[in-house]
Amino acid sequence: MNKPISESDLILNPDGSVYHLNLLPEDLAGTVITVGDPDRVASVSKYFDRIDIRKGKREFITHTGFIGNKRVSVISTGIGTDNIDIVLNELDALVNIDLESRQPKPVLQSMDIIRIGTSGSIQADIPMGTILASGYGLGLDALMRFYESGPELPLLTAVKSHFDAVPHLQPYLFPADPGLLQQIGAGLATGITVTAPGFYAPQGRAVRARRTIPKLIPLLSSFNHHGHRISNLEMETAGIYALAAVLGHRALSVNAILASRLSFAFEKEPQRVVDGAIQHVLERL
Ligand SMILES: O=P(O)(O)O[C@H]1O[C@H](CO)[C@@H](O)[C@H]1O
Ligand SMILES: O=c1cc[nH]c(=O)[nH]1
Repeated sequence: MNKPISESDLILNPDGSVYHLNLLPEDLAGTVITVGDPDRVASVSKYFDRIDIRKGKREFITHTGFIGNKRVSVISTGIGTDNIDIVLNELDALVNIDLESRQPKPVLQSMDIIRIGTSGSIQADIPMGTILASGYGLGLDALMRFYESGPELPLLTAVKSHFDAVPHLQPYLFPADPGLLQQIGAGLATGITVTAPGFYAPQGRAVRARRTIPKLIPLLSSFNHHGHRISNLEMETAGIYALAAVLGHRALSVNAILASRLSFAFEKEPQRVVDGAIQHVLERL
């Protein structure tokens, strides 16, 4: 037997639940929908035929129930890849670590993790109201400097060379799960989704603070490598794709496009667009 995973590496609450998510293994379904906004959990679970579990702590609210015969969990992650680090590691611990012996299970399980989030478009032919499935997540944040992962994809090499003039951008890139992209993303717009480490200057927004990369949006939108374009900006997708790949899970990110960064506009009926994305995903599960 290997040394057990220590109490400070994997913290459990007094009832045996994982530290931040406050969940026990039996609380979680094999299909997990993630949303950023805790209020969006109920907007998803209202379509369940039955809700058996309602738990939460901090921004991490979970509802688990059934759609027909399929058991589904919906969990809020809050904003950003620092939260994705917590959510993906604790979800994985719930299915792949025996929490009593603190040993990885001999046979590992793969979960389906589907993000339903909001996003801003950087392409003229992807208007507000579009539902977009991320073919790739391109992370501008630092999360993957702390995990070992596989060899660099040629598409990432092309992105790095496009970013040559801005050496402090050190991106990472991971693909959607091809099976989920086919099952849920078929017929949707698609593209490379940039995951930014912030909402304002890290997504090219100008309010009052001065930006180091004023031309961030044109830099991103002008990338084209054999037809692969950067389509939209948000704050979780690349972290989800990367940690799902590292931990052996399948992931897809579905984006409700609410902002047009080219026409400087924001969707007038955001809830209608988000609800369209929710219904699209649930119908194809
Ligand atoms: O609507 P959610 O799922 O939170 O997603 C997007 O919206 C938040 C920023 O407003 C970020 O989390 C971004 O990824
Ligand atoms: O532009 C946008 C819209 C929603 N969420 C983001 O992160 N960016």
